[in-house]
Amino acid sequence: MATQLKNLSDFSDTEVPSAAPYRYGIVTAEWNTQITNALFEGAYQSLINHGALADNIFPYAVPGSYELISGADLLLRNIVNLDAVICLGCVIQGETRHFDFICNAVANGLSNVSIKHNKPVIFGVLTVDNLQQAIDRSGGKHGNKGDEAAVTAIKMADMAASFRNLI
Ligand SMILES: Nc1c(NC[C@H](O)[C@H](O)[C@H](O)CO)[nH]c(=O)[nH]c1=O
Ligand SMILES: CC(=O)[C@@H](O)COP(=O)(O)O
Repeated sequence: MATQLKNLSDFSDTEVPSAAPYRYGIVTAEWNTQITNALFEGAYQSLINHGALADNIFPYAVPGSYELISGADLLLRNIVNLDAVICLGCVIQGETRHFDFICNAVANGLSNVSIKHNKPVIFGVLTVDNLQQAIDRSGGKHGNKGDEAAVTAIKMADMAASFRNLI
């Protein structure tokens, strides 16, 4: 469903588990910091609102969205017992094909990190044509993708825990 047809911060049609039992990394890119700060605030507050403990949230910043890949890997290698890593960025189309290479690399790279560590790595990266589209999706008329990323992290952490409880 296209974002234009849904609100990224509306979870009234789904049940969100408690965030309290889990530990979360948040990696935020510093490119387009006006946008990524809003994404971070949305993600952080959404975790807290769903019961996460502040001491269980580990935020880090990286230079750009491409560095989200190594940033997520560093967190999973160095912070014990993380249940999910939320990766936040904003890639805006410029004059060249650099946008395509960054977006594809980040999407593929983060999925590889998730598989490598067997942990949920959440793709909270805006890939937009212009600044207005980014504003609309970081607390504007289409909600906040940071909220969506946080809820996704909670759900995936809870799903992983349900399988651990089967053992
Ligand atoms: N143009 C954008 C970038 N570019 C920078 C890259 O992410 C990376 O930091 C650089 O290529 C060095 O490795 N990053 C964004 O997050 N958003 C952009 O719009
Ligand atoms: C996604 C980018 O790296 C892009 O914003 C850089 O802009 P340009 O393609 O004009 O160099």
